[in-house]
Amino acid sequence: MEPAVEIQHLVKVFQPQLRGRALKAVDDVSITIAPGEVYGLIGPNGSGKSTTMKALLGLVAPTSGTCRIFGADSLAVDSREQVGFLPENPYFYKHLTGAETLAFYGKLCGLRGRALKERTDELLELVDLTAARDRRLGGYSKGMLQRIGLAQALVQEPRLLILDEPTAGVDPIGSRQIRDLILALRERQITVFLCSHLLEQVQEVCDRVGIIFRGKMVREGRLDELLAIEDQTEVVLRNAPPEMLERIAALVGETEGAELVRSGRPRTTLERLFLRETTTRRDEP
Ligand SMILES: Nc1ncnc2c1ncn2[C@@H]1O[C@H](COP(=O)(O)OP(=O)(O)OP(=O)(O)O)[C@@H](O)[C@H]1O
Repeated sequence: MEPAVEIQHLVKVFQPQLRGRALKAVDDVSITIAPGEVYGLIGPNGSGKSTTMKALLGLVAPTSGTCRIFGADSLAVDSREQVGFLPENPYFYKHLTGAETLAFYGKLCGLRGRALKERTDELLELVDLTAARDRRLGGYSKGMLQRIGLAQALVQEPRLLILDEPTAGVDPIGSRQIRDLILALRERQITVFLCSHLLEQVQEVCDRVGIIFRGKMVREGRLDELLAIEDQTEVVLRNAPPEMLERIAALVGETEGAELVRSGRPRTTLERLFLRETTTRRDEP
């Protein structure tokens, strides 16, 4: 099967303006994403994530290497026909309403009449903005703007969605809505290539991740494999009396080479705790 994304040995050097040194923003990065996969590119600020995505979109010309989308070279205009893109800082016309914004982008993609109306309604529903469809974007929150941005990226029913920091500046509840949306897109077999430095979110939606640092890919693989600690085994018990824990500790002590690394109550992440506390409070009268 043809990969959805195939980046091979991508190098991007930005030449200095006036004086200064050339900057190698991307240094020999290769990424292959299968159709239907959700791939996350993570890395600190300035590590080359956006530049990699822009090269894939044909918005930045590679210094060397190639980028392909469903087999078509990214520098060819038709490679973008099947791609939706949410940039890091999307710009919208603040005086348009949510519905008008989607209708505007739908028209740019050639939709008209009933098809345009149906697509607009469907997307507003998908991103949970039907109730806010007639409000101007100037009054939307950051989370709502990101969701309308996602809807915009989906207007032409792309097979590949590229999301540059989809939850930047969005609170945990808004982030969860975006995360759920990405999971819904995965159900529909849409390939998603996203970049972020919010590791929790990447962990929850991605099948595979790449870690990029100073322009180089330093680790890549399936999330479950990357996160597994090879020489450790986790056992989670419910209602274990203290004597049982003592017996387990004694058994471990009798086994040569084995070591009890930690026991105690498992911890939730701060993000999960925040969501649990705030969502239950929200439902309260
Ligand atoms: N058009 C450009 N001209 C010159 N340098 C650039 C240009 N675009 C990006 N850079 C530089 O390339 C490096 C990588 O930038 P890039 O935006 O790809 O990183 P990033 O990982 O997406 O960062 P962030 O998480 O902050 O968005 C940075 O040092 C940046 O300053």
